[in-house]
Amino acid sequence: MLSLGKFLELSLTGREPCEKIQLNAESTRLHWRGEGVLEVVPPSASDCGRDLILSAGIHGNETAPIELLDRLLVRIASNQLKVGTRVLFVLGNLEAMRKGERYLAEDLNRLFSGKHEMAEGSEALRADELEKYCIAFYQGVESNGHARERLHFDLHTAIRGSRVEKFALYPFVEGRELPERSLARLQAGAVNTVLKQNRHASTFSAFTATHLDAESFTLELGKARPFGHNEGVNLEALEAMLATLISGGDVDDNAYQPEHTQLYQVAREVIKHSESFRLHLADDVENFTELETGYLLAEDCGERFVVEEAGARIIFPNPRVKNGLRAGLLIVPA
Ligand SMILES: O=C(O)CCC(=O)N[C@@H](CCC(=O)O)C(=O)O
Ligand SMILES: [Zn+2]
Repeated sequence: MLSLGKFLELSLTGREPCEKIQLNAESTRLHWRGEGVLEVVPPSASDCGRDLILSAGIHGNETAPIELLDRLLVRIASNQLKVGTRVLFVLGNLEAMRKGERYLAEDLNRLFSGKHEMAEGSEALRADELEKYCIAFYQGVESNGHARERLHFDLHTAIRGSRVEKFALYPFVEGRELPERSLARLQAGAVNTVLKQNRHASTFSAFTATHLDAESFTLELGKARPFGHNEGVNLEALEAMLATLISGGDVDDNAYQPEHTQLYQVAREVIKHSESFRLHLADDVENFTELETGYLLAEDCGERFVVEEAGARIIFPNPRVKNGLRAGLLIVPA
């Protein structure tokens, strides 16, 4: 296997490869662009016209997706996976990953789309750097008159357990519809629940969707656990779907089966405004738990957040976020 196949090990130990560009036996080029960023380029005759960003570890303690990307890259570096797509592998918050923390100073996934300019510390620098790597990646290829397809899957795991183990979040972009092909790809990856966001956000997937016109998703893939403890979540179908995209293949036309996907939309965001914020949910309440109308979900500075929407469910409840940030999402079936 090429030594760049040890991308995760190199990144976690903070080592630079001696050779930054390596070719595998199929003439696929692996190019170390910087710490935690590796570009894979097929020979031009095999290039299907797709540019795919695969990111993980934007939160350092979310290891199952990091292990998934590592497996894909090892397959590429050892010629077990044929490449027909340009791919940018991104490991997000390396310092937090080394410490097994979600983040150090600031949540990296709240610093994109320029928000890093108003923040300090390693995460602010990393958000700026990752934006530039993504811009360079999408611009770094001749289109030869044909529009190239831009995809981004940003892989995460959640803090809490969930009644729906795997789900996708579709960033809000004005006027954008969710294509059936994307839903079919998610179905092929055993991701059958999709939440459509309803406002602009400063997440990584929202940045590539809004500013780089990519078809982007955040994927939630079970619960956050340390490296080597992810056997409880089965990502085989997702790995197979990503391998198909990397090889230049795709799902069949008309593969989407609407009856097998549940769509949600955001009803309201719960924002923590102050230290007096109180969330009235036990720590073991799982994502997608349904809340009764009339339920007092949160209180802050004398304001009461009461559930009014029938069939509402809660995801990402977290009273420990910094003031001004999202402390939960109330969602309803779309
Ligand atoms: O479990 C939680 O509370 C958070 C899990 C997580 O990291 N989720 C992402 C979702 C990003 C998005 O809204 O697209 C995040 O909060 O950054
Ligand atoms: Zn995350």
